Amino acid sequence: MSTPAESLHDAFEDAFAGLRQARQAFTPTLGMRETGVVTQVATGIAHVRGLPGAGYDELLLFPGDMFGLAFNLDEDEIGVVLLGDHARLQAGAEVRRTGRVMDIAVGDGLLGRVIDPLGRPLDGRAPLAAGKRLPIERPAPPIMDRAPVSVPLQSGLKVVDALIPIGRGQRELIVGDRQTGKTSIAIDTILNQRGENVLCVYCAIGQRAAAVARVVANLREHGAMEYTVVVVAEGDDPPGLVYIAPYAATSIAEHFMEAGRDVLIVYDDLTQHARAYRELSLLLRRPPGREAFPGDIFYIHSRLLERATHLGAERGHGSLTALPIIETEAQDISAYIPTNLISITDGQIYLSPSLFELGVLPAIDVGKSVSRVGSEAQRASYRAVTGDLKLAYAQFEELENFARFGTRLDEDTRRIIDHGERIRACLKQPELAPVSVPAQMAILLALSHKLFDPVPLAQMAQAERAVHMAAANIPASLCARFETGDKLTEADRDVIIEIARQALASWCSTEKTTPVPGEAGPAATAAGR
Ligand SMILES: Nc1ncnc2c1ncn2[C@@H]1O[C@H](COP(=O)(O)OP(=O)(O)OP(=O)(O)O)[C@@H](O)[C@H]1O
Repeated sequence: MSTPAESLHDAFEDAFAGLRQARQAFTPTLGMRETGVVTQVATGIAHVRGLPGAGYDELLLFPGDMFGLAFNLDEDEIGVVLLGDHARLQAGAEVRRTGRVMDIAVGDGLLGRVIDPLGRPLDGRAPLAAGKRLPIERPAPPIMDRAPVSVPLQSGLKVVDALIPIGRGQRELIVGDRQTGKTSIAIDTILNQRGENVLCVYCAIGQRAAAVARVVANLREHGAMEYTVVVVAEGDDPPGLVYIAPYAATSIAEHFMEAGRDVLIVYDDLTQHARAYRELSLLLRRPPGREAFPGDIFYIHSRLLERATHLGAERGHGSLTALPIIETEAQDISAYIPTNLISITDGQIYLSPSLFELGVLPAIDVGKSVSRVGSEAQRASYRAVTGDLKLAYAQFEELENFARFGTRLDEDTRRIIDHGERIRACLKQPELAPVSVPAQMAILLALSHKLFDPVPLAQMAQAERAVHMAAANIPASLCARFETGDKLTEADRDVIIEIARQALASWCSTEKTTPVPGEAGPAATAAGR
């Protein structure tokens, strides 16, 4: 039995052994922590002194886990864009360098989620699991890694797919005054990607919370959230968050593209983005240029949209199609931001307020819209039909104005106008109701064969509906050929035209025929005009 003195000695020995071990294992590492101090705070920005080593775009950490981006690197001061509420910050607060740039979580876990540009959930669900992260600012893929745009991206909108087709990897601008249906076109395109193996990212930039909630509800209701990520920076968020939102959303989309997937991204809208950047630049005392925008406003949008592309086979064949939205004022597409964006993108879909007022929805002005690369990717079956249609519609638009003055028109002109009016009526489409390729083909072929011409204008909606429904009778083998992009043979066209002819039988024959069951036939209404 040991004495108390011996027990004490043993206890000391044990304790010292532990200490000795810890001392041997200890390898001191010196970490540098550069700290500075906030000298001034304003809406969305702060000025910081004492961080001479900070780099451009470096993430700085403020008290309360608020981050900021080093933006203006002056000799003795840094202008910082705050990514949180400036009201929580005061002059004198400590700022730390992080040595890293802003990044965002990416991956399949984001599908179905609504997040802010910092990756924080806004849908009340669990925080995102830790995983792969990508910087929000990344260089665009080099030219040699890119492949031509060759695969169509169906929007489900007849007027777009037929006359302004979009290809996977294209950047197509949606431009128009406020409340002309810009968002609806983008949302319809997302809804149409269901079952098409295209993932979608919807980036709401500076929108009202109610508008974003409506979009998310529509996506959810139509089962589109399962393949969509929604990134939101609302109008009352700090301008810094609004500014980084499209870059963060693009990194999320790029991750999918680099994994070989086809991705569609919608920026709704870049006018708000430009305004947020102008606000930050003016507060940071950067020299203002045209319309008070800073000199690099073109660059901030071009470096964003250059990231959309179709990657070549060595890079996995993924694609990123961008639909940026721009709001114009009083239809002025020659304003600074719209012209910039028009020159950066590969075409534009122009929405006309006058068509919207006339109830021609979607209110797309075909004459002012163009798709510079998408027509290369358009399916052969469409191409065979839409050439005539474009021409007929352009002739109609030209002659329409004469007809308005009540000019007496010769028979040929009257026929062109009548046909054009029916094309316009057929291209109308309610929102949230994308039309499948076979139904589009049936309607377009019926149009180009002038099967709708005997239909009174007032009954065009029913007639179009009848052909739409009848498209279900197109044989499956023929529908499969639409997908493969094969050219339609004469026999194929005859099959479809016959189906459309039967659907329109009650209108195509004389006034005496019976109407389509459940619908007002020609006998019910006299001349539609
Ligand atoms: N094809 C359509 N059929 C019927 N209604 C439509 C159609 N397209 C848009 N609308 C309606 O027009 C209104 C404006 O649409 P939307 O919000 O898409 O326009 P916007 O130009 O994006 O508006 P904002 O300028 O507010 O962003 C909405 O009430 C929408 O329901």
